[in-house]
Amino acid sequence: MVLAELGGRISRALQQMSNATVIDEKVLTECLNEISRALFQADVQFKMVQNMQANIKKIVNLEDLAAGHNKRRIIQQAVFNELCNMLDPGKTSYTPKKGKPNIIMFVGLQGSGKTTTCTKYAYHYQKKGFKPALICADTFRAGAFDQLKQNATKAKIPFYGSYTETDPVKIAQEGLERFKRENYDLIIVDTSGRHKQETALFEEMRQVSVAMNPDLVIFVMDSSIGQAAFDQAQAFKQSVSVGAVIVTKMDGHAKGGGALSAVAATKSPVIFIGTGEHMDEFEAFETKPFVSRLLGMGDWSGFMDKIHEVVPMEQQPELLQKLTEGNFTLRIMYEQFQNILSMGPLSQVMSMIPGFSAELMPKGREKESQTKIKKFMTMMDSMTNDELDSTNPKLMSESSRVYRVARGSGRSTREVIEMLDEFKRLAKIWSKMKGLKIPKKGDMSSMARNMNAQHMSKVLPPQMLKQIGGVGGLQSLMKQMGSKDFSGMFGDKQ
Ligand SMILES: Nc1nc2c(ncn2[C@@H]2O[C@H](COP(=O)(O)OP(=O)(O)OP(=O)(O)O)[C@@H](O)[C@H]2O)c(=O)[nH]1
Repeated sequence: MVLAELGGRISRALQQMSNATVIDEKVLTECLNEISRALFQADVQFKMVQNMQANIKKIVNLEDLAAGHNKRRIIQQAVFNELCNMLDPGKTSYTPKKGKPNIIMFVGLQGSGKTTTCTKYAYHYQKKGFKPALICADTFRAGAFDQLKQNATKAKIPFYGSYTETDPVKIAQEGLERFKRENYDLIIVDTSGRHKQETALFEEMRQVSVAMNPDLVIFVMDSSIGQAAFDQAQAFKQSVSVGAVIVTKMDGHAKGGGALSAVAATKSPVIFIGTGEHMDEFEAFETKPFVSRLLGMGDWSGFMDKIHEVVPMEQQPELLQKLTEGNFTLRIMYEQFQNILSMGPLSQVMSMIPGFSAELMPKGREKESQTKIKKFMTMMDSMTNDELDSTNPKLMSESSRVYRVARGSGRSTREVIEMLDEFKRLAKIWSKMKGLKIPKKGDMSSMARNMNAQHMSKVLPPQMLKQIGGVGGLQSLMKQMGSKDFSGMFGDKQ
């Protein structure tokens, strides 16, 4: 089961519970059983699921809840918190610091995506101003050095390795000395991938670790390994001191529950997830936004970050100004489509918008969605400036205009109407953002912080709002989550 399906099943179970007239023990048990089944099928370890169920039951003591309490909200919050707890080992990972050589060692099973991830990690920090360098200490797999070399060259990152030397410890030491001498501040060592049973290779990994004395050992895990995740992660943890986990191939048909098990086995946080083969298909992992997205609740701060990442700096204030004035025009939609196309994986972006779970835009259908967006843009290319900039929703309902745009773009009038319907739908969503304070540059999550319960209640899908207990429920949910606003719920990056 892919993660989006897991999220969808949990949300549906909560929804079903919300539809019941009275929430009694039986309704709660049914809801929790369905959530547990979904987690099992997503390969979360049996014991963890059991613990989660017991914890929720402990928190949600129906008898103790007086009639006035909003049980739905309390249960939903308990599920949200428990999912976060499963992913949160209670400690943070080492993060590279400027002004000193940071030594990072990657370990993981063969084929887990370790070599690819080393480069992604280096590339990520290179964009943040670090000077990364890669060492290939994988002397086990023929071709490993070539692969690293190829990836590193593409990302313009220096590398070190050998075709002839067979001792990985020696290579690691030589590479380390050289890159320290040359003042690189992020030195990353890729080790051989291994099978779980190979004690000799585990010993080799331990020796590399002793020689390198890394600041951080990252365990790389393929998200599709399922129930085996816990044991595998533990085997690595026993040989070297794993301090963080990166879960790869989250884009495939992964039973992402393995990630939860790996956190439990290594007692280390997931720091990034790999979402594709390309260099930039790599996301920093944060628990609360992840769980929010999993449950189709969106991740506003992540979405705003994405906007800041892809919308040209000079256009940002203008775009946000227009949006917060509630003046959504076809030109803004056109520009947004342009931005979305350059944002990278659509499903990733869409899942950050409240109400659009990743389920709505499955990975396999991205091409289709992109084609549609491009088709819409071609139609808009046949519009006049007046039409694009109009804030009068009635203007484009004139049939002569629809006909002209259809003829100009070589599309049918039905398709033009479909595009205009999409515009109306988006205009309606964005009109609800009217009056929001605009974030300053560098204060990415302030937009989310400025969202009060009133704003959010307009943006959330009605059934979810009902589930939470209306605006009042939303307000107290925010308060209970230790935040005066919504950003606490969706993860505050500051
Ligand atoms: N779809 C997808 N593929 C990935 C991702 N990360 C890695 N891969 C692919 O997974 C395959 C294995 O990746 P490698 O980086 O060679 O794996 P490795 O763990 O270094 O392998 P060994 O050197 O044998 O230990 C390659 O084809 C990668 O392109 C990801 O996040 N998503």
